[in-house]
Formats: sequence, structure tokens, C-alpha cells
Amino acid sequence: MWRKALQLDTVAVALVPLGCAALLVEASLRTAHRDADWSELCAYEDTNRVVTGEHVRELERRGFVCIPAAMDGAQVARARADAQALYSSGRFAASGNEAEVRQDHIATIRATDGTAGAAHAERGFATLGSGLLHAIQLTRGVSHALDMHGYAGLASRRVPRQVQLSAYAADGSASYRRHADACSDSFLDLGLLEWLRLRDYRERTLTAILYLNSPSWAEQGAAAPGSDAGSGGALRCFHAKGFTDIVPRGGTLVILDAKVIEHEVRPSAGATRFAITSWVISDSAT
Ligand SMILES: O=C(O)CCC(=O)C(=O)O
Ligand SMILES: [Fe+2]
Repeated sequence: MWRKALQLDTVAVALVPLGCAALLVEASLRTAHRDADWSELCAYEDTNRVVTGEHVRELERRGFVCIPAAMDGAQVARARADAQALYSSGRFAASGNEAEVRQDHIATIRATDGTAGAAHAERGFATLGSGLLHAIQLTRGVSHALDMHGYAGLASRRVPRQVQLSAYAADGSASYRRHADACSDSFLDLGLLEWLRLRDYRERTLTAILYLNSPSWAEQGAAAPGSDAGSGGALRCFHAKGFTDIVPRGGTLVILDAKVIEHEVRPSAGATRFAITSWVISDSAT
């Protein structure tokens, strides 16, 4: 009897470290960045055209830069219609963050969605419209455009194939609390397991955001009476001198240092606020 109990104890004692090891291995392998592309493979002519040397110097100096009219009105309208169609089709879901942190809905999309080139799980998705495909290439091209102007940030940058398409409700109920996009906490702060699980967030070095709203989207409370363009929803970037609010007008491209620039999204009104976000990653952060 006691011999049997001893054997069970031995098995249990052996299982604990095995279970822990399995958890750690699973956490360290969990990544959506495995097939990220090197920057130069994401080169896109339109991005190279709109991002200038002056923008890059501003990014280096301030940690963020706002580039208006990176897409023309027709391109914005097409991308917005595609985003709206995807939103209505039910592909958006609440993000993985806690509900008090952010209340937007997101879809993780790839240019290959619904095509033979997609991973098995993504083959069943609807293919993306030309407006969204252009917006994805434009944001994914940012890292290479920065290289063309000798950006002083980290070298060896890669760009994940998936981008985030976010939707903030028109009724002012959705915002995103102040945060930095990259996780800079050490494993002493987070514990080893959590630190390993956050690998994709630790690798982030730059954020590129492209707004798919009406180009006449207005500042807080400034929407023209009867306008359906939408208003508010500023991207508030914090810096040493306070903060700068960026109006999310359709076609505006924002690039920010994901480790340094804390930011928040203010509630919007009048229209759903759509944005595409692509993160640039750096392996040297692992
Ligand atoms: O949509 C924006 O303006 C920013 C979104 C954002 O901060 C994020 O998704 O991390
Ligand atoms: Fe963010």
C-alpha cells in the first residue's frame, strides 16, 4: 500500500518539472513573427515617395512623425469601403487586452488572406479588396523607406506579414488607454513565463499607423453640422513637453518609436474610426 503511494508521489513529483518545462517551451515558441519579411522585401514605391528625409529626421528627433495625405482621396475611399465590408462580415473581435484598457475591435489581416498562398486557417477568409491591399503595402513599406533615408534606429528590421485593422465605434464608447506598443519590462518584473509569452511585444521597435477615415474627419467637437465624416478619436502622443494630438484623417500615416512614445486613442464620434497598424520588429530585442 505505502509502496504504491510512494510510486504515485514519485510520478507526481516528476510531472511537475515536466509540466513547467512544457509551459516554458510552449511560451518561448509562441510567435506570429516566424514568417516576417526583411524590410527590403516590403519596399513599396508609394511609401518611398511619401516618406521624405525630413520625416525621418523628425522621427529620430521627436520619436514620432505625422505624414498627411499618404494616400489620395480615391485610395482612402476604397480602403475604407473594404474595411467597412470586413467589419460588417463579422471578422472583427475584441482585442486580447482587458476591456478597461481598450474597447476597439480588431481584425488581424494579411495580404494573402483567402488565397492559395495563405496558411491553412486563413484560406477560408474572404480575399481582401484592392483598397486594403494597397494600405497594407503602404504601411509595411515604412521600414524600407526609413532605411532609404538612413534612419538611425536599429538595423536588421523585419516586418510581420499580419497587420492590425482596428475599428473604434462611432458612439464614443471606444478608446485605448495610454500605453507603449513595445514591452520593455524585464523577466524579473514579469516572471519568466509571462516574459517569454510577450516575445512578440518585446520585439516591436516601430509602429506605422494609417488612417482609413474620411479625409475631412474633424477634430474633437469640430464636425460640421450634418457631416458624416466623423470627429474626435485623436491619437494623443506623449513627450517631454506634454502631448500632441493627431487627428486621424483618412490617408494620414503616423510612424512612432514603439518603445519610447506612449500614446492613447481618444473616443470618436459620428463615424467608425478605422486604422491599419503595422509593427516593425527587431531581432536584436530578443
Ligand atoms: O489607432 C491608433 O491611432 C493607435 C492604435 C494603437 O495605439 C494600437 O493599436 O496600439
Ligand atoms: Fe498603440
